[in-house]
Amino acid sequence: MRYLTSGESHGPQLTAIIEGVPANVPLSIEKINEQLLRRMKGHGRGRRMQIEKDQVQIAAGVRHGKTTGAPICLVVENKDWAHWEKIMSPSPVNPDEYEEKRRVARPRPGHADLNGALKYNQRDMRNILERSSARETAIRVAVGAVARQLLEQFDITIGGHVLRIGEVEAKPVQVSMDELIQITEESPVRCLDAEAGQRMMDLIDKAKADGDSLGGIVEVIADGLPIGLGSHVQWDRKLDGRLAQAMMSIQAFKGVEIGIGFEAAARPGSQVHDEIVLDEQKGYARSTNRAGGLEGGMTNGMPVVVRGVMKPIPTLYKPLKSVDIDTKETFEATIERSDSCAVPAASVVAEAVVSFTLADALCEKFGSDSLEEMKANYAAYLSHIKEF
Ligand SMILES: Cc1cc2nc3c(=O)[nH]c(=O)nc-3n(C[C@H](O)[C@H](O)[C@H](O)COP(=O)(O)O)c2cc1C
Ligand SMILES: C=C(O[C@@H]1CC(C(=O)O)=C[C@@H](OP(=O)(O)O)[C@H]1O)C(=O)O
Repeated sequence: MRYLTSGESHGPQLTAIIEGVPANVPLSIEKINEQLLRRMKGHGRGRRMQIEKDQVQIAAGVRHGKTTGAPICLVVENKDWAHWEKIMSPSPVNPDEYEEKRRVARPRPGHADLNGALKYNQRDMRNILERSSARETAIRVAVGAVARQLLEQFDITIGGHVLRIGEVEAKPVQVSMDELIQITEESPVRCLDAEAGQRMMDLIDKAKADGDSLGGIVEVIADGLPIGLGSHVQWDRKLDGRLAQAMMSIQAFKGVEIGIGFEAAARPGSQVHDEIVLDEQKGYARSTNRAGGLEGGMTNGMPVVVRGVMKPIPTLYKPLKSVDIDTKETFEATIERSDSCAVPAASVVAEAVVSFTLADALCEKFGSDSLEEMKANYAAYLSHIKEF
């Protein structure tokens, strides 16, 4: 499977085309919209989230509630477009009315503004920020929701939660996948530890009052995966690498860990590797899951556990120094609106990109022309593993 997205933050819409989704997968628009709604929630978001009401339209590839095997086209409209029609118009505008007044000439430290302006030769940095904006994650969550519905057919579930915001870290909590999903839905910061969750909210409020922003750490867990998705044989087929790339492609994500991740550097091998056991029900299994479900670039049948680090939001009310590209003078940035912390929303985006990457690996392994073909291949593979 592959997908592309297009669309600007304040343009009319975001669009995605997904290719390679098997035919005959039941696809519910409501389930896609549920995921879109999850992404819009979360303590710390700015005023834009009160304007948007993300809902998907399916423009191709689905008929009577099922995929046809054709490319799927998804659309999410930007409600804010109504306020930006002139500024974002694809047709030429009168330079006296627009150019000097509305040009963005002041790059924000931490955003794509300056690098993109230089690279694409754009003296109006709006042409960069519109596309670098994480508004694009709305359509990626829609794409992930399609992938998730394919994974559901194989009883694979995905959940995510927030482990850290700024200096506040959640205590480790042992819960089932169902509990994880339920508890995180009820928490405004998608945190399993209620006490830490409250402190996270207080910290976000303080950062907002100070004109500052916060980052954090999110964790995504995928349960129910068979052994052998991905491959050890070529660098670009290793599933751990593909998951890391997917996570790092989320705006503001700066690091990824799988399983115990960086902690592995501090431990001896005997406290890192997961012993192999033969379970009557499950077959080959592991007594621990420090590898986070991946060895040799392949799933090992244990839950896949991926964490990502999000840096604090770059657009700050508390100004950082930058240089005006017209006057060449130093200025301190002032802004109109921004999120103070988007880590809870980003955990939903992380679930989406992990869902897509895993669904892609599932299609590769089991053939992806139709769901029936995939299911037959999957069942045959499970018997092979049982007998092995
Ligand atoms: C869900 C989400 C919401 C975001 N909201 C904002 C925001 O309101 N203001 C902002 O400056 N950056 C925001 N960002 C981060 C920027 O989009 C990101 O830092 C920027 O595109 C530069 O890319 P980089 O941080 O990956 O280098 C958000 C990121 C995510 C994932
Ligand atoms: C619109 C979304 O996030 C936006 C991501 C973003 C950025 O710079 O990444 C900047 C803000 O946009 P605006 O300047 O219009 O308020 C966020 O609101 C969204 O998540 O749907």
